[in-house]
Amino acid sequence: MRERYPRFPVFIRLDDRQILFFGAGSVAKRRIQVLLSFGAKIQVIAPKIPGSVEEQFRTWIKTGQVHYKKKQFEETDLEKSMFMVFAATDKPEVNAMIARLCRKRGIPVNNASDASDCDFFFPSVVRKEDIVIGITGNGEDHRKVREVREMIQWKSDEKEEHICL
Ligand SMILES: C[C@@]1(CC(=O)O)c2cc3[nH]c(cc4nc(cc5[nH]c(cc(n2)[C@H]1CCC(=O)O)[C@@](C)(CC(=O)O)[C@@H]5CCC(=O)O)C(CC(=O)O)=C4CCC(=O)O)c(CCC(=O)O)c3CC(=O)O
Ligand SMILES: NC(=O)C1=CN([C@@H]2O[C@H](COP(=O)(O)OP(=O)(O)OC[C@H]3O[C@@H](n4cnc5c(N)ncnc54)[C@H](O)[C@@H]3O)[C@@H](O)[C@H]2O)C=CC1
Repeated sequence: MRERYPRFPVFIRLDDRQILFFGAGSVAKRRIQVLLSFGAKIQVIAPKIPGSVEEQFRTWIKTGQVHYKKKQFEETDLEKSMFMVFAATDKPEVNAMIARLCRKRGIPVNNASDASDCDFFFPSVVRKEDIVIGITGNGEDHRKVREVREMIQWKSDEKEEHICL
């Protein structure tokens, strides 16, 4: 469904905030990588870490950057102390249930399999020294968002010597 208004960008502090992920797949990995670089504390709950991302997750777990619980989602996993929750399992019905139960508790939640079921969106991020750029679309063309990110990245790399984005 077409969104009525564009999304408003907000920039927030994540240092030492507790962020909980359900699912330890490629989407979770991509997002955790970004969130860690903003100082977030990450917890991950998933019964399995797929082979394609296992090495990265094992490193994060070993170095204490990610706290991992090997289990399926249960309602009791949701604590009010969570700053935000990412429902990123490969089961759309589980993601929808997580989103519903988070909302009931007032925890902001992102459902990776359904743009219309997100309290906030995960942007494409470009970082250059002290500048942070977040890019979003309207949920209809994720590739376009990625392409804009790549374009900005190339431009800023070209200007490496004089930062003037
Ligand atoms: C709405 C949003 C909600 C949210 O925050 O989760 C959402 C939703 C969905 N994405 C889906 C698919 C893909 N998403 C990507 C890529 C990215 N998606 C990202 C954000 C968002 N994705 C949120 C805002 C998007 C916006 O602003 O428009 C980025 C920016 C950030 C990130 O995820 O890291 C990242 C680019 C990062 C970068 O490269 O910079 C690719 C391409 C790829 O992986 O290369 C594909 C596969 C190809 C395709 O479908 O195009 C599906 C269908 C899933 C299915 O079919 O099951 C849904 C669900 C739905 O649309 O309902
Ligand atoms: N928003 C985005 O950018 C994109 C979203 N997607 C959506 O994201 C979701 C995840 O995709 P991938 O990371 O590629 O999946 P994946 O197959 O790589 O990983 C799925 C993860 O979910 C876990 N899981 C399954 N059932 C669970 C449960 N009951 N409780 C907790 N964890 C559970 C698995 O153990 C695994 O760790 C899919 O729903 C897909 O539609 C896919 C591509 C891009």
